[in-house]
Amino acid sequence: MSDASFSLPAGGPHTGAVAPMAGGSAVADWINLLKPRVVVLVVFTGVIGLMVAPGHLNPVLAFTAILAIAVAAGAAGALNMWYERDIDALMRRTRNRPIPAGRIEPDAALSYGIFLSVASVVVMGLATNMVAAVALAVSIAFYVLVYTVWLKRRTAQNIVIGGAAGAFPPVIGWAAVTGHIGLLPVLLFAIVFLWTPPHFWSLALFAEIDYARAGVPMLPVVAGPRHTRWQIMLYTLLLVAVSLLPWALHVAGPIYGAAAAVLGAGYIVASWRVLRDAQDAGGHSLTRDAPAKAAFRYSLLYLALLFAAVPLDAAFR
Ligand code: HEM
Ligand SMILES: CC(C)=CCC/C(C)=C/CC/C(C)=C/COP(=O)(O)OP(=O)(O)O
Repeated sequence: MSDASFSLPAGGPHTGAVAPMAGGSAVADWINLLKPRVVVLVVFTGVIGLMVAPGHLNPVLAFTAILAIAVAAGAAGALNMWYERDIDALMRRTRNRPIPAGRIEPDAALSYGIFLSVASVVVMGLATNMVAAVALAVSIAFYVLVYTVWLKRRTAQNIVIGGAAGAFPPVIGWAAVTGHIGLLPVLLFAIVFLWTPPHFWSLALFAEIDYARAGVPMLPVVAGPRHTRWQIMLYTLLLVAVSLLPWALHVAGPIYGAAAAVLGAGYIVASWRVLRDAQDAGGHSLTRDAPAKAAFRYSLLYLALLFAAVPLDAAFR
């Protein structure tokens, strides 16, 4: 059964924005191969890194750098979908993705992903500097090789370690302007890194993240919902503590500190409700486990608002 109030797109995670046309390789399919919805938030964190970096980058070059991050994140998503076409075909949520549904040939998707990956790194290098280009290449490699190829099918810690891929954009944005890496972008990296497990595991508690069927050892599949709830709480507490560090270490001011405290308190409440909730959707129902659903939604709002607070705070310092 599907829950109308939160429907995971049949095209799979991060892909539901554009409906593919019936038959043929519609443009929508090529866009959906880039997991466009996740790219929006990923790019937003990159934009923040770029905005708060000391120094100046020509607006055209700044725009080019942001575009390169977006294309790189999308290309990594396409390579992920190429590699995972076997397990995507086994899961209801992902079986209508362009490759398992037969609308895009695997080889074409592979070429597309490689071309866009290389192009994004080269463009980043030409528009900004080597540090940003290398960091971009590392983030693509991390998502595709470390997370997708190496860890995802082997360990329940897959998203904890592999989640680092999605934490690079603020560092890349900062490096695009400065040519180096500083304390603030490292802290922003740590925030996204610690945010990823509660973000994903809360979703896994209520949505049809049918990794069991595909034999993928995600934590709720391997360790069960109860253990997953505790892990969500643990990572939320770590996340909130680390989110206060930019303020505590004086690389961000009181506006950021207040935002981190308020948003963090909200996240602890959301995760506390998840912990107390006795409902176990077992990964097969979209209709139960309201606290986990609320926590997932809150995770997206939390990250967006916390990152928005960084330049807001800088503007008033
Ligand atoms: C290993 C890391 C991650 C995993 C396994 C993961 C997994 C998922 C899954 C399965 C969904 C389901 C909803 C959908 O199908 O669209 C989702 C949604 C989402 N994720 Fe992640 N995610 C990860 C990291 C990230 C990162 C780093 C970001 C951004 C900074 C992000 C942003 C989002 C957004 C914006 C949505 C909602 C998409 C929509 O509205 O369709 N995720 N994630
Ligand atoms: C700049 C750059 C290269 C950033 C990378 C950003 C990025 C796409 C991060 C990872 C997000 C992620 C692992 C999502 C889905 O997991 P999944 O692929 O396991 O989900 P699935 O089961 O739906 O395929």
